[in-house]
Amino acid sequence: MRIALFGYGKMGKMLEQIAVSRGHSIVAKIDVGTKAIDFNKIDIAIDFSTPDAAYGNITSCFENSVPVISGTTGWLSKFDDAIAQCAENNGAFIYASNFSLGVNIFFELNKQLAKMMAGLKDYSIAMEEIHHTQKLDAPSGTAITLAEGIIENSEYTNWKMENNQENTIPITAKRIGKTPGTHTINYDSAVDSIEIKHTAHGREGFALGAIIAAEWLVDKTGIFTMKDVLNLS
Ligand SMILES: NC(=O)C1=CN([C@@H]2O[C@H](COP(=O)(O)OP(=O)(O)OC[C@H]3O[C@@H](n4cnc5c(N)ncnc54)[C@H](O)[C@@H]3O)[C@@H](O)[C@H]2O)C=CC1
Ligand SMILES: O=C(O)C1=N[C@H](C(=O)O)C[C@H](O)C1
Repeated sequence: MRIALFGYGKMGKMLEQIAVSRGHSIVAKIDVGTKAIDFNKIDIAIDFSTPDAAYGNITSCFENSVPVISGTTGWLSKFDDAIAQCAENNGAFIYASNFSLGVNIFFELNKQLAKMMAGLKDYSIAMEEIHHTQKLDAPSGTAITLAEGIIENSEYTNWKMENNQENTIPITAKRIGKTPGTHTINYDSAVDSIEIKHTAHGREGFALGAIIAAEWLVDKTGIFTMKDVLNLS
């Protein structure tokens, strides 16, 4: 595949390594200051840029009939609009707050646990995410997806940073050193606690998942998720 990277930062560089190791070519590295983009030579675009840049990057690809893998977090207020533009242009799109296989399994585990804990009033829930100090958004996109998974499967109706409101999942975001991404969900009672945790050891898993998603999407039309790519039930 001829891949264009939108955003050539920490993830852009990791995506390049993994893509080349799987026989793909990087035909464009688009970052701040890029003047012109030749969309004709691009088979698929992968956007890991910034919350402010993602929407414009993604929709410019739809307008030029280029399929998009979107990993950038923190731009979801414009997500529905991007989806509508994809459909209007008969495009192809996958967004995931986290592309790693491990986290996508963790998403399903989280939903199952939420179902089992639903209605057990003795337990109170708390979520914590830890990332590196350069991260621009909080809470992480992954934490938001985890919270949505709990809300779909329990009496919780909302999430909020640092709060004690009823039926609301409290999320704590910590920024520590170079931490690639750690997410913990804890159910605590007076007698015990149950905790599930995913720890990324680096960025390879995110990048590999995004390249696998690109290989899967490149010849398709429509809007998909990592559940489709990984065939997770
Ligand atoms: N979905 C997932 O699996 C993962 C998502 N992420 C998300 O990906 C995004 C990028 O993460 P990192 O690479 O760690 O950040 P980074 O800060 O290292 O890289 C972002 C790059 O985007 C560039 N950029 C700024 N404006 C741009 C524009 N208009 N067009 C193209 N590029 C532009 C910046 O100059 C920078 O080089 C973040 O939103 C992060 O949360 C990160 C890891 C995994
Ligand atoms: O910014 C990061 O680094 C990460 N961002 C994603 C998120 O916001 O969930 C995914 C991963 O945790 C790394």
